[in-house]
Amino acid sequence: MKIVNNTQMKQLDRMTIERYGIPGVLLMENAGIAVFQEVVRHLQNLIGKKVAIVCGRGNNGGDGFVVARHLFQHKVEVKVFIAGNPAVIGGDAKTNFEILKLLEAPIEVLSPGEGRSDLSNQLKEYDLIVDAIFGIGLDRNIDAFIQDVIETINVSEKPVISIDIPSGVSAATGCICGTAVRAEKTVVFQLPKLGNINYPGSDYTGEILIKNIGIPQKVIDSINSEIQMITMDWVKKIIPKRKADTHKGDYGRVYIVAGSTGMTGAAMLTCEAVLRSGAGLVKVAIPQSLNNIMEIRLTEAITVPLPELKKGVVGISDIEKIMKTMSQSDAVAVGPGSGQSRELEEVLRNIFENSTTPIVLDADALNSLANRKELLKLLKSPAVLTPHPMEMSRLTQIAVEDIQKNRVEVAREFAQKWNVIIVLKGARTVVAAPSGETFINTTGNPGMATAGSGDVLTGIITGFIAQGIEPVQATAAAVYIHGLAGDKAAAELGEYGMMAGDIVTHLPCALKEIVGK
Ligand SMILES: NC(=O)C1=CN([C@@H]2O[C@H](COP(=O)(O)OP(=O)(O)OC[C@H]3O[C@@H](n4cnc5c(N)ncnc54)[C@H](O)[C@@H]3O)[C@@H](O)[C@H]2O)[C@H](O)CC1
Ligand SMILES: [K+]
Repeated sequence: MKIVNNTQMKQLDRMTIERYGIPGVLLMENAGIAVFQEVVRHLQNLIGKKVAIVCGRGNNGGDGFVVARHLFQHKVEVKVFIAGNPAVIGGDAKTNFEILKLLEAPIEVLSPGEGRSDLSNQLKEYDLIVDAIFGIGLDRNIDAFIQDVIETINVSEKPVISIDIPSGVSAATGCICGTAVRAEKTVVFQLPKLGNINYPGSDYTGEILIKNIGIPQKVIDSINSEIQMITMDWVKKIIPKRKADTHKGDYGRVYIVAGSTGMTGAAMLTCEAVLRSGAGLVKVAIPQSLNNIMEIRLTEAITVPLPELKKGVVGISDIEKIMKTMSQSDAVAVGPGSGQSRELEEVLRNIFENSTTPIVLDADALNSLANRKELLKLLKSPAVLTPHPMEMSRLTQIAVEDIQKNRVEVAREFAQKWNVIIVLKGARTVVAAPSGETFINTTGNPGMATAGSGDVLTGIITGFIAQGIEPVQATAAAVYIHGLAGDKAAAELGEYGMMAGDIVTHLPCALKEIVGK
């Protein structure tokens, strides 16, 4: 599903109205009804319930007026609070404002100087607040008065449904313009905005409910947006169906160079995730002194003990053996728990120069590349790099906080410059391809910020590529399913108690939900 910015959304709006003759007031009606239906679903029943609708001066406020009218018609106790001067309300919003006044619906104008105590006292009586102050038209920092109104909404601790985007979040970037409403749910019209998805705006958005408001598909198809939100429907199309007459070789052979003294767990998690993702076979190159440990810990994986540079670290001395096994594999992963060393850099150089097998680089492989990015230019195969923000900072020399403010652009720029697939992990993981194609993930939860979670993701990506899925699509699908498995683990165990191994154990049911068996 395409992700758009506010300019593209306004372009969609304009094209719909001007080229297809669908009046804006009808789009507003559809938008308001979509929110009304979500309010009803949230309240479960309307009898005796009270809803406050805080409206701004633009069309977002206009949507709020439509919601108020439908609630009013359904005999719900509703009150519209207008945050600003009603005299400047115009267009479709004014049309709906006039109707509300004719219906004599309760309306109160909030003006500067209005003590917080009054609005906050009133909000105590309500069951739900609808946030219709700003939508995609927010284009500057919010003034103190409206900031005060928003803070009053937030401290009321009442559930909030935001219209299109939480007021205060920039639709174009996800940055906060002074302050922002913390929504439980956001009813997003037609397509997700970057501000709904990007950090920190995504922290304010709550559950994203995307509703069709009647913009023709031809109009949506005409928007040139390289950025898309990964959806379950999209992933369902990516995961290959299994045929009856097959054997494990048909589902891909994976080779992993991973593990070192004290970090055999990373190698184990990656191996298990490879197999749980449906791949047929996995071999793990492990320093020979650790081989017995891995043999005990892993049942289904084959271990390949390698001579070691020093105790517990894979050495370059057996690069031929590594390369030979690599050439017989459908996908390889290097880095989980490998430990950083010059030897690893040389292993990577050999692989990049000679291997055409798609490769996933994680953790210490990334750290080894941090000061030798030029090695990436030697690559002869598709490569997926899976940095978290700190690893991305080492790779780009950009400060973490600057990366976090501009996650999508930082990932896109690196992917295109170095011709690799980048997975920038974090609150909304971004997948950027060398082609410019970019995906943003909306599954996952803070419980996944636990040791080994990245090793599991590396295993899923490698496992999907080994099964013949195109590397960019395999990566985006893996990120989605990794988050879905994490959500299932959190649902069962809670975000505090879950560990990376629980993501692996919940992978099968996540996959089953996608492929149906
Ligand atoms: N196709 C669609 O997406 C539809 C969207 N609808 C709704 O319309 C809003 C966008 O409405 P718009 O009038 O462009 O702006 P907003 O209501 O978001 O903002 C109000 C108004 O406020 C001014 N403004 C901007 N920043 C500030 C600020 N910091 N302080 C004060 N005032 C500010 C600016 O001039 C805006 O005009 C969209 O989100 C949907 O909710 C349609 O209803 C249906 C079709
Ligand atoms: K809003």
